[in-house]
Amino acid sequence: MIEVREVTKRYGVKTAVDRLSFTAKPGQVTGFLGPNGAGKSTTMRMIIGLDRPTAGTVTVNGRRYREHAAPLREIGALLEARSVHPGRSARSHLLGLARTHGIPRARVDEVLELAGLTAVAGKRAGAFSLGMGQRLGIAAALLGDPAVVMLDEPVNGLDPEGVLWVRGLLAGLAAEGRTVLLSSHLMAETALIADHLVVVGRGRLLADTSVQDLINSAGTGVRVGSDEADRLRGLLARPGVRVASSADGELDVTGMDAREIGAIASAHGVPLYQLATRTASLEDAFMDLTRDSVEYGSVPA
Ligand SMILES: Nc1ncnc2c1ncn2[C@@H]1O[C@H](COP(=O)(O)OP(=O)(O)OP(=O)(O)O)[C@@H](O)[C@H]1O
Repeated sequence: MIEVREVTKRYGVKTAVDRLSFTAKPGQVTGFLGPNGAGKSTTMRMIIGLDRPTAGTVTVNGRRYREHAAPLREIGALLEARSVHPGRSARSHLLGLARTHGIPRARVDEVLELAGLTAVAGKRAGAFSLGMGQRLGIAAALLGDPAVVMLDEPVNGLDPEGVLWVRGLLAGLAAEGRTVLLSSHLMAETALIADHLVVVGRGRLLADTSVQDLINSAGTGVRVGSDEADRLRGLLARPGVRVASSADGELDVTGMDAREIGAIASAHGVPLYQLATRTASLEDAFMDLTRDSVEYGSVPA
């Protein structure tokens, strides 16, 4: 279990994490989401003692990271996949880690096998592709057979087979009763992997909820296509109805269902060429939730 309680982290005048509290529980995959600069990496660094909170506490299995005698056996983390000496082989990298924790040699071979790296175990890590580097990082995280696994962008650089492997692996770890915390920018992927979500923006908690509840909160919308879109927009205007336009002749309507829109269009003789109900995706819900927290937004092309 990971418990983050009222944690604040300041770097000079910059508040990277602002009174953040959440719990990643055993037996489930918790997705940790937020726009760039939201404070995810800072929080993850504090969880494994690489950074100290300015205020608040972070514990892993009831203790601060540095209070654990053999931390690799408590929490396995993948934060920076490239934190491997490029001249060392995958096996010697893992053996080095294992030695510091009294982990038997056989376990190194086990995790190499689990990560699909047995055939390249003797190869220099510096010659690894991004995906192989990710696999090595994940193998290292699992080395101590920890009850808590924390992975930052684990599918980054993996091919479709690798993505499937990570998905199955994380589901398996959670099914064994382990705590899994996963950060990602890939919404569709996170919706498939995670059971629970913690969403942050500008260092603050925006949502601590199940994947389904967050998607439901974004509601459904209706995409309407008409050559008289501007006139229709005026006809649909009423309290609680939001009309946005993504392309010429197209309206995205929330707060009114397709049947009602069709009836209004028909009553006023507005021809429609499209009337489709769209179920929100996790991406829609995320954009809704974080709209006001995006620090490094881009200008629409
Ligand atoms: N060592 C540091 N010194 C100063 N500011 C920092 C430091 N580390 C992080 N920050 C700032 O704190 C904020 C949070 O950064 P962090 O890397 O935790 O965000 P993130 O959610 O992981 O972002 P991304 O999705 O881009 O990885 C950012 O504004 C960042 O610039």
